[in-house]
Amino acid sequence: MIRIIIHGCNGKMGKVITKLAAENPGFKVVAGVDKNTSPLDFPVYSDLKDVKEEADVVIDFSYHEAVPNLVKAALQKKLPVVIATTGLSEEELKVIEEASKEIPIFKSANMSLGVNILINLVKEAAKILQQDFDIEIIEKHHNMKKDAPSGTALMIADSINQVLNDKKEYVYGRHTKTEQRKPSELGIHAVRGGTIVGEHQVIFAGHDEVITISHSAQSREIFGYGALQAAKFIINQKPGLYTMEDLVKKG
Ligand SMILES: NC(=O)C1=CN([C@@H]2O[C@H](COP(=O)(O)OP(=O)(O)OC[C@H]3O[C@@H](n4cnc5c(N)ncnc54)[C@H](O)[C@@H]3O)[C@@H](O)[C@H]2O)C=CC1
Ligand SMILES: O=C(O)C1=N[C@H](C(=O)O)C[C@H](O)C1
Repeated sequence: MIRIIIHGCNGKMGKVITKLAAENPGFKVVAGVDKNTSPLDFPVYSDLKDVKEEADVVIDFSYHEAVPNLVKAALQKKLPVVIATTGLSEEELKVIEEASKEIPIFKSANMSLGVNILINLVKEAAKILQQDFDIEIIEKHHNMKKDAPSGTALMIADSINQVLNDKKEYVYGRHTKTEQRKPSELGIHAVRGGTIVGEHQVIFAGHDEVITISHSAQSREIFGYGALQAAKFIINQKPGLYTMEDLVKKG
């Protein structure tokens, strides 16, 4: 049985992980960490360093500013970590990279299998359509989301740039622009409203034709399920920084 500490246990995703783990005998939540220490069915702490329970892995769905402290405490405890939190700054990403030299860390801005398949399709399309088609990404999320654009939108943009040798320059919205779109641009647009779980559209717009590749999350459970699979994967890895691609490759 895999013993889990949930970082961000009182949040929307923390509660999804709690429910999925309770339904699956292969997992047990032994403790939680959150700045909101409202009681749950397991002990809740305000800092990972204070957790007394033995665990195999930490799953993090919290807030970007909380991640460096989490990673430093995981390093002290030699605990593998699954990081799902988005909106991480360059500095916060560096802390993760450094720590991954000593502990295994799995990081993905989207834990669903579907988005990772979308990324493969988008890479293929970008290679074929790069000459004549403009690429734009539109993401839509619920009105509680704090970061914009979504981590997934940025991950999709980075994967496009990976196959196009960093040719694309990201343009976030166009409301202040008074000039024509350059072919080198990759537009990224964020919509926020209601309870939208998470939608990502990648538009390839050419002359008189548009190809759209899209993913629509219909529940938060798809992210929770992926995070549990990532936890199962990461506990058996050597120190390093792992992504969904590594998990999918492993089968
Ligand atoms: N990679 C993925 O597949 C997914 C990633 N996310 C990301 O996960 C994060 C959390 O999402 P939600 O659960 O929807 O948010 P939420 O706001 O419902 O929950 C966040 C929790 O983290 C806690 N928290 C905030 N600051 C903290 C700190 N300094 N120390 C400890 N706990 C702290 C909050 O009290 C809250 O309980 C966001 O960054 C979101 O974008 C969300 C869904 C899927
Ligand atoms: O905050 C969310 O809800 C989500 N965040 C992730 C992101 O920023 O890409 C993933 C998912 O779309 C839900």
